[in-house]
Amino acid sequence: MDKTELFNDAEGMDVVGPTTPVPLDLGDVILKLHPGGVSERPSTSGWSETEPYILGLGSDQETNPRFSVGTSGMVTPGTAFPPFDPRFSFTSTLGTIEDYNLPIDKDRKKRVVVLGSGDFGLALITRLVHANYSVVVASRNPNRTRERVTAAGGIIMTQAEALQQSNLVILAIPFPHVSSLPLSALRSKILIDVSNRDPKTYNSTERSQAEHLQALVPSATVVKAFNVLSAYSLSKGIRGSKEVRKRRRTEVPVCSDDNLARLLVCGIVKDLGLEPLDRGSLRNAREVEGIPFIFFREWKFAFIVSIIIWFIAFFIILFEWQLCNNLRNLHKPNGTFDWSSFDNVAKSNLSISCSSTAITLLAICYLPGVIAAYVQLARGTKYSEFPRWLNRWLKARKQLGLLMLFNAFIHVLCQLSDSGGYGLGHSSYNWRRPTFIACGILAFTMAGVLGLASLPSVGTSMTWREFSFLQSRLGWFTLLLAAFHIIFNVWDGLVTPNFTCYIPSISQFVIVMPVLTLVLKLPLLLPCVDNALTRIRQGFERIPTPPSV
Ligand SMILES: NC(=O)C1=CN([C@@H]2O[C@H](COP(=O)(O)OP(=O)(O)OC[C@H]3O[C@@H](n4cnc5c(N)ncnc54)[C@H](OP(=O)(O)O)[C@@H]3O)[C@@H](O)[C@H]2O)C=CC1
Ligand SMILES: [Fe+3]
Repeated sequence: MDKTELFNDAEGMDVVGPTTPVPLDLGDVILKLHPGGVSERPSTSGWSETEPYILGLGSDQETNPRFSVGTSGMVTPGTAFPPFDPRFSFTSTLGTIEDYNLPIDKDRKKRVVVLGSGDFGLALITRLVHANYSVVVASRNPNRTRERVTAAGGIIMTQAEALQQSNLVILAIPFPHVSSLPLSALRSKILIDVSNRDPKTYNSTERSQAEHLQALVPSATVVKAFNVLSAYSLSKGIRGSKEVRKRRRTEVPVCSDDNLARLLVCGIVKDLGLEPLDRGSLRNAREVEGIPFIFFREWKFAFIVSIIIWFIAFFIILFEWQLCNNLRNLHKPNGTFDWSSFDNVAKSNLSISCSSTAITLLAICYLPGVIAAYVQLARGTKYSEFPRWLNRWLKARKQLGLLMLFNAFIHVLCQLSDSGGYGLGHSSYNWRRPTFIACGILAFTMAGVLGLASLPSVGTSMTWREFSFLQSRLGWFTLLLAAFHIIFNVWDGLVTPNFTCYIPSISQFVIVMPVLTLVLKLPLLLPCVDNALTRIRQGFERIPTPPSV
């Protein structure tokens, strides 16, 4: 049967969106979907793209065709593809992976060449071998690095010998040395350029190194990938359980002017346990080569959130403790501005601003997980994508947590530096004082343990159960203790609100997020709700996705 007919007869298909591009495999047939068809599709989320879609068809297509959407489509992973619409037509068959002659070893391992045996080359070899690839390493001097390459699982050869072994070559050498390579041996190959630029001369409007490489070897197909990783993260990332690795997936932008080569490399990225991000044409390598220079990229969101919270808390405290009474006094006859109320701004205001930020951030770490649980319960599936804002929030939890710890640490230091800060100098007995101090100390210690567990070297040494116990159970307990730390400290202020300054007190502001998060969590603990959520997370769907044909 003609393959186009097979597609047209299909009733439904599983769609894998661009955030998880198609792991193409040997035997896959690549077809091009008519662009007109896409634009005519009723507006389901993400079907706004008018670009042609590339679909991969698994090698066992007669019994179980594997439909997947690649390129720049915006289809949500796991979304059911609607019944196949005959208006869609395939304009052409682009070819098969075999057209690129990617050789496979006797034991069915895909063979790639890594050019260069430096830090990054070795990290790539380790990771590729771990993913069951056969890796041939091209070196100027095989004897010098044979031992290290063999230990990593690669086979070392001279550049001339190695370049005959596969049509897929990863160039892991500093870019300035590319011109010294035997360029004729790179002709017609897929060249993966991993190189990074010199931060001093980087300019996003200039031609990228990948484009320069393409110009140097016009008959080759250049793909930019892997440059956003470090040798350290690449070699260390293979540790830990499957779940731990899944959680820590790093996005790897991939760009090339050749759709097929791009999809092929996306598949390799996925094989290595990383998250491919299809970035389209090779021109986009100009931006991709700039990504490693972005300062604290993953921290931006969490940092902005914590700064905003800190300043809000600081100004509320400033108004409450320093400005409010002074402003009231000024209205009275002979009223003066009492500057002595500012004596303690540097310490007390700093301490309470940091504690307010810490507890709000702790609640903010756990709130998105609760919202995500409600979204999954409402939709009855775990396969539909969360809204973008929620995804971003979920991804920022680690950074939010570490900034929480930073603020809590400053608060504790400020309080300890003042003998009366935690009432250590008080002789009068009040059961709430020792209780609130105990809650604070325990919450801070547990927050420290959570922070430690979020370090990759510690996290990957734990099993999935250990990690989820710490981050979930211990995290919630920390939030509860932190909430008690406030409640026991300012009980009177919470029970009998003091609105003398026309705004609630700082403790009333601060308690809102933890209480809201804890209250929203409670229904999720009910056995019937918990069971329903567990089933959804195990893959159960209330409205099952139409099966693949
Ligand atoms: N290190 C990292 O964390 C990252 C590196 N990259 C990129 O990966 C590439 C390799 O980086 P890295 O491994 O750190 O670099 P290294 O300096 O550690 O290694 C470079 C390797 O290139 C090979 N090479 C081939 N031709 C030459 C030549 N003419 N002069 C010098 N070396 C040559 C050498 O291997 P041999 O002697 O076997 O021929 C050498 O070991 C670079 O483009 C870099 O930008 C990208 C992301 C992160
Ligand atoms: Fe405190």
